[in-house]
Amino acid sequence: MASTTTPLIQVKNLHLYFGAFHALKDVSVDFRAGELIGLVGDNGAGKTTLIRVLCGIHTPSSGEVWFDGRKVEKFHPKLAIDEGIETIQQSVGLCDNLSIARNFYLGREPVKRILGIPILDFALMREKSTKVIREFGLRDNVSADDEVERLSGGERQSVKIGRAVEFKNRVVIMDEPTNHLSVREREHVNELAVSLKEQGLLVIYITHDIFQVHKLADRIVIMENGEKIEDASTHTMSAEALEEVIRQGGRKVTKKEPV
Ligand SMILES: Nc1ncnc2c1ncn2[C@@H]1O[C@H](COP(=O)(O)OP(=O)(O)OP(=O)(O)O)[C@@H](O)[C@H]1O
Repeated sequence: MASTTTPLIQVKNLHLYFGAFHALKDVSVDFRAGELIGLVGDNGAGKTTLIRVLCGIHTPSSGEVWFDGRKVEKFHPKLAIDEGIETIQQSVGLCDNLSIARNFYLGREPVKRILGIPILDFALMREKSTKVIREFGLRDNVSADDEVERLSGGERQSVKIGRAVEFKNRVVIMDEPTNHLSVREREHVNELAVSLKEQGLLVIYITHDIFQVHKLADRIVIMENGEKIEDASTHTMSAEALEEVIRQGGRKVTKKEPV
């Protein structure tokens, strides 16, 4: 159940232009801790652009973003790290030729000192990442020393999700997390997404598949042509009704059908 406290992220009247192209048009939306939000829309709808603003990659042309009731004054690529946002994308985020343990600690490797000389603490990396990958459902014959190259798509997603939780992120953005996965792997990744929200994280789940995300999400936000055209609870609007909103591009559909 979503909480009723101050939204973790508030987006207010956001506009973004790429030159003359109006990519985000007056977008306002709240995201709360403990919610799983499906962010849905056709190709080019503006989903990634919105997420990139939240991560500080794009600076909006106008409008505001607030985290925990604090207004963002400066957008910069470290914003995501500062605010505890982890983005999980299918094709990026892991280095194939490094071990699971090294990938787990990429950019934040623990160091120990021997005779005053700093060296990477491989034992700690191995121990902690082994614990997490077991919790996140990796097979027993996969070791933290294995290169990521040998993992399946679902196992890669599990490593990224485990890493997001272990490093105390509070927002996990999953960008098409189940593309190219088998049915069982898809179910596993979706179960992990739900467990993240149950642990109190905000999960923003980007997908084209309204039927899949409707089963998981508390709320669905639909974008089209840079605009937010729907923001509805999955308890009050069925997947079929939401699909119709997408089909109609937000036009004509005014009646909210009960689920
Ligand atoms: N850096 C950029 N410069 C110019 N135009 C851009 C840039 N980034 C995105 N766009 C344009 O903004 C629009 C929205 O793109 P965006 O990637 O946000 O869509 P999306 O909803 O994530 O689509 P998809 O589901 O295909 O990933 C598209 O028309 C895209 O071409």
